[in-house]
Amino acid sequence: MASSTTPRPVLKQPVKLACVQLASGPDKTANLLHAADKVREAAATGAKIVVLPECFNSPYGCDHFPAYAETLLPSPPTPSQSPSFHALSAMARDNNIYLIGGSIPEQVTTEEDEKKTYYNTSLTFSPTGALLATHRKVHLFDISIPGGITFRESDVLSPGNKVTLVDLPEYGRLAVAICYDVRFPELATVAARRGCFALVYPGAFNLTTGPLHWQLLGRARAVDNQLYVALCSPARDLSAGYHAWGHSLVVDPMAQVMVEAGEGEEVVVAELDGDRIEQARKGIPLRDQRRFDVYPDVSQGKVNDEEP
Ligand SMILES: NC(=O)CC(=O)C(=O)O
Repeated sequence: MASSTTPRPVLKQPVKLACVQLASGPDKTANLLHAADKVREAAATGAKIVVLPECFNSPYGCDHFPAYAETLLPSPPTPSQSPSFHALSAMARDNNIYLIGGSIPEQVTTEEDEKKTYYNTSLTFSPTGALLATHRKVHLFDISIPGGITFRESDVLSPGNKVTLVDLPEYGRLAVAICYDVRFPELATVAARRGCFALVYPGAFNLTTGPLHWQLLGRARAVDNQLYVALCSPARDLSAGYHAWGHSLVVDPMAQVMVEAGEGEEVVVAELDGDRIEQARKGIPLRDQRRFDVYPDVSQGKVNDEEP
């Protein structure tokens, strides 16, 4: 059955994308300054889309979310409500890049009863420093692997409720989601069907799931959807409470790993080219072969994409 929902070409011109595998510590101000240095380094490679990792300005862990949380609404927040918002906006503007600003813990306080709700939130900025999109992690990281890792984000965080599609006028559309979201193929596929050329996931896998699933999931989402996938991790820090896997990577539409970092701090850069998407889709024409008569509900491609 022919699919008619995807505008082509999905990537209007080649673009370099950089993942900044950042080393962060407990000092937020130092983390923001360091992120600015590394974003400048990434932009100096010619990258026009730069990605930071999940929880790039704080340690990652349920105990840390409330202490590091910032207020983002109403938007724009003041610098004291959200120093990270303003630092990210300046990094995007100063380097003339699209910046997918990893994620930060966000706090929303209700006026009536002062109740606090926390989210794991990614902000994307344009080259002018304007906020383009906000993604709150939709699927919270709640797992328990005996002898491995137990983590329960839902003890502290609330989930977001939308698919985040970002239009970059010169290039096309990409989707932003966070870490555990990569395990859910539905979100990726609906984003692809809405015309994305790339799926970008700031993430922080760990030493149990990282070696098993990080690259596998990046390649799986790429081959499912025949587009680019970028996964951006913090650098590994064995003195921190959470040991990130690292291995930030970019995968092409045929599921080949184009670049992959090691464990330490590193910037990896790949050039994304629309022809590679078209060739993958021409050679293996999944999009024209889908059988929405057999599984019709996915074909609707309906999502909640309203900004908070
Ligand atoms: N940190 C995450 O959200 C996810 C993760 O580490 C995993 O899925 O494994």
